[in-house]
Amino acid sequence: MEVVGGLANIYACDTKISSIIDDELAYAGYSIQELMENDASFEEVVYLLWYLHLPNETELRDFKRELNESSAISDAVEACLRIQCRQNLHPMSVLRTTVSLLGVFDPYAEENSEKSVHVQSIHLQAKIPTIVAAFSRLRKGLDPIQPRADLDFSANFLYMLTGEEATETEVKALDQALVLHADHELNASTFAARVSASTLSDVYSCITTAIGTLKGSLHGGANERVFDMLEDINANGTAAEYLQKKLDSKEKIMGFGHRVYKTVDPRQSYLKEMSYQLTRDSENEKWYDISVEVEDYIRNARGLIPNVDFYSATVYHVLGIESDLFTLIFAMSRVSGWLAHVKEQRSNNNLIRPRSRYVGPVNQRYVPIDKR
Ligand SMILES: CC(=O)SCCNC(=O)CCNC(=O)[C@H](O)C(C)(C)COP(=O)(O)OP(=O)(O)OC[C@H]1O[C@@H](n2cnc3c(N)ncnc32)[C@H](O)[C@@H]1OP(=O)(O)O
Ligand SMILES: O=C([O-])CC(=O)C(=O)O
Repeated sequence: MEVVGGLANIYACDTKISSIIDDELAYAGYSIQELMENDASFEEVVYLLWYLHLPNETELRDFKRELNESSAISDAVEACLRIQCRQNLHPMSVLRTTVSLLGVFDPYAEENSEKSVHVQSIHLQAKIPTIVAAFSRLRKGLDPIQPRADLDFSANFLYMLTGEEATETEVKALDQALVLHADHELNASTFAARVSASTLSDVYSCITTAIGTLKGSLHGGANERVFDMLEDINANGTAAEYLQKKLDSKEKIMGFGHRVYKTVDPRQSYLKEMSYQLTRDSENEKWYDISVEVEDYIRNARGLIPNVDFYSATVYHVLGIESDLFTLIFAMSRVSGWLAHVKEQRSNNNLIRPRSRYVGPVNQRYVPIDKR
């Protein structure tokens, strides 16, 4: 019986959704380089992940309309967000709870059919940005803003967040960040979603499970902590001193290292370039400059590479997003991948139930409680 710690390099399922081969990430066979260089939109990428081909014009228009028509949230969901705002809860916990609540109100969640999986998927993909934007406003004492039918996914999100139409540059930056985060084969949250899907649970349950898994600091939760680190360095001295202290005390440096990539995370160079441009354009250079100092120091000291969570932190900051919402932006994109994997798991299902090797004591004798 061999146990592989962290299931590292264990292949647990076949997939047609995304691949990492020789440090190149591809969605349904299209490398992210190909998608980025051709300005693929986030909605096109979601369609690609769900249907495994790029949409034609009619398919894309219908898909966008379908998402748009489902993007509003009910009064009950808004009321629940208002209650959660008063409690100073972590926004990822709020998202997890609110997505779970959406499932309670969606009759399709209790229907076990292909159509119901599709409808639940559309609802989740469409409503998560509305929830994130509404939460961000409600906790500042502002009213939520309704989604607009004439705006695409990223433009709509930024509009609902601020109440103003974002610039073309801002919309493109967010859209590209969402494209880069959309899927990543069997990462921890996707695996969690597939385990849940393999029991034939409803789609909301799968996505609630995935959100809870993404929240952790070793996974999506790292991006929020990256910005905390940049702020600490900015406030308290040099990157070298700060980082060496962390390394000496065996703390993990957030935004560095990866289970699969050991020499380069292919998403990172796009995010680094976006971070450079956006910080220059908005006179926020210091965040990019500190990031580069951190990258150089950690690469030299430990040979660790920045992962997708590192430069995305600065990109989101410059887009005016608060750092405790960064992981929610990740979720807003990755839900597209989770939903594709839920559909794929159900299409050729086999209950995921591995074994554990028992290493505790055996043949124990029961001792009555008054004798213990
Ligand atoms: C979207 C994403 O989920 S991307 C990942 C986001 N997470 C983070 O940024 C958190 C920081 N990073 C980490 O904790 C890790 O790199 C992980 C969890 C992402 C990957 O972990 P593993 O695959 O187990 O790492 P790996 O086996 O390559 O680690 C090798 C060594 O480098 C160390 N190491 C890895 N990452 C880091 C880090 N960020 N800071 C300091 N040391 C690190 C490990 O502790 C290990 O040291 P050891 O040999 O002395 O025990
Ligand atoms: O694949 C992983 O382990 C983590 C990651 O980069 C992602 O989920 O995007």
